[in-house]
Amino acid sequence: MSAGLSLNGISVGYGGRAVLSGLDLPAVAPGSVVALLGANGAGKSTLLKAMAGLGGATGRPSGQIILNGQDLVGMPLEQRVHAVGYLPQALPQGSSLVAYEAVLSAVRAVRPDTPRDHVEASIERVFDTLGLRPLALRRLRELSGGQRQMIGLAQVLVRNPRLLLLDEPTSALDLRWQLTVLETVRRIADAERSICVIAIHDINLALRFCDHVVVLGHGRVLASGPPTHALDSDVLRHAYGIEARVEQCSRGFRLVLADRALPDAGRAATPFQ
Ligand SMILES: Nc1ncnc2c1ncn2[C@@H]1O[C@H](COP(=O)(O)OP(=O)(O)OP(=O)(O)O)[C@@H](O)[C@H]1O
Repeated sequence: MSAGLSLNGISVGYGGRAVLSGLDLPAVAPGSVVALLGANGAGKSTLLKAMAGLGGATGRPSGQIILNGQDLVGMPLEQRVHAVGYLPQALPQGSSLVAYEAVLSAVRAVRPDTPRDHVEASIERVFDTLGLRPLALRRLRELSGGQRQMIGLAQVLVRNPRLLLLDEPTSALDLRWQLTVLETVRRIADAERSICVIAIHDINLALRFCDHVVVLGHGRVLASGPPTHALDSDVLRHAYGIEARVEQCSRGFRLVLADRALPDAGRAATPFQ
C-alpha cells in the first residue's frame, strides 16, 4: 500500500457547473503540509469539501482521491471520518456548550466507544498544545470569532486524523495565534506523519510552513511544487491578477511582495465568476 495523498482527475462542481476539472496532484508524502492557494472563487473550499466527503451541493466528485492506498471517493462517510478531519471556513456556531464539551462531542461523534479517560487525556493534550486551557469552561457563544476558530481547530486535532483539511484556519486570528496554528500543524505533521492541506490567503505564512504549494485557477492547477519553485510573478499574475515579486527573506523563506492589482483586462484568472 503506497503511503501519501494523491488526486487523479478530480472534477467537481455545483448543479452541472464545473468548478474544478480533471485536477491532478502527484503524490505528497506523509508528514507534508500542503498550502492550497488561489483567488476568491478559485475552488479551494470546493476541493476541500470534496476531499472531506461533505460536498452537499457538489455531490460526489469524479476521479480519485487516494489516501494511503485507499480511494476516499465513494468511501462511506462513517469510514472516512476516521481518516479525515475537516475544519470548515465558517466558524463554529456560538452554542451554549462550553469549549470543553464542544471538543468532547467532536470525539464522541467519531469514536463513541473510546474510554472516557483516553478521551479526556487527548482533549487536555490538545488544549495544552494550542494554549486554550483558559477557554475550556467558557461558552462558545461568549467567545470571540478568533477564539471560536481555535476551538474549531481543537475539534479537528483531538481526533488525530491521517488527513487534515483546514479551510482558512487563520482567517480570524491575530499574528500570534496565526503562528501558533501553523507551528502546531507543522509539528503534528512531522510527529504523526499526517498530511495537512490548508486553504489560505496569507501566502507568506503558507510559504513559511508548507512543503508543497498548489495554486488553483481556471478550474485547474496553475502551479504545484515546493515553496521554493511553485510561485513566480507569472503564476501570481495568472492566479490573482496582481503584479508581484517573489523574493527571499533573511531566513531563507520565499516572500511574496504584492505591488499592485492589475486592471481586469490584465487578469488571466477572473474571480467572482
Ligand atoms: N453551494 C454552492 N452552490 C453553487 N455554487 C457554489 C457553491 N459554493 C461555491 N460555489 C461557487 O463555486 C466556485 C468556487 O467556490 P469556492 O468557495 O470553492 O472558492 P474558494 O477558492 O474557496 O473562494 P474563497 O477564497 O472566496 O473562499 C465559486 O464560483 C462559487 O461561487
